[in-house]
Amino acid sequence: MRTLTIEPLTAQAFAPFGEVIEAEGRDFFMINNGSTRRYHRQAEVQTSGPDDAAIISIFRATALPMPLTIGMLERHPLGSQAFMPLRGQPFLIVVAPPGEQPHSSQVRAFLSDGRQGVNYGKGVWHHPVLCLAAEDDFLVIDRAGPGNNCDEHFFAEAEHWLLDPASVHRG
Ligand SMILES: NC(=O)N[C@@H](O)C(=O)O
Ligand code: NI
Repeated sequence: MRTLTIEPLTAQAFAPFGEVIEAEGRDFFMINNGSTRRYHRQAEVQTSGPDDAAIISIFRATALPMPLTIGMLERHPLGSQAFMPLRGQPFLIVVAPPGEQPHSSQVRAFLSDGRQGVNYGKGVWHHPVLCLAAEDDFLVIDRAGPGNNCDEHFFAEAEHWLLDPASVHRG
């Protein structure tokens, strides 16, 4: 089985899939009488209809056994979904470009340093949250409303990828 290359998470590399939410190296302006930096509007919450709401949740995730076989991806066709780590722990992101189905050849993996979050654009294929610590908390901002907002795609066995954190080159 092919092993996914795990790339460092950067705004540029992740651009086909959405935005990276981070303070490091980003523009800001001062607010609160100079006591606070505002790293303004790094992403937008995408919804689809007048009855939709942008909601804020906490996901408490537990680690899946690694190395992990990536046999499926999901997408949210009606809205974006953002994950911001709350404990400063690195986590993994596996994505593929939006489209009717994900193409195995286009699956990519990224490693957040734990201070970076991601916002998956509407319809972007992604694996459910993948924490590396035994347990991790994420602030999740996504869309609630009528209709089905979660499509799953299961790859044929020959199209499976192996996700192995040990394969990350620690520079
Ligand atoms: N199902 C759910 O809310 N979680 C997934 O969308 C996910 O990306 O983790
Ligand atoms: Ni999701």
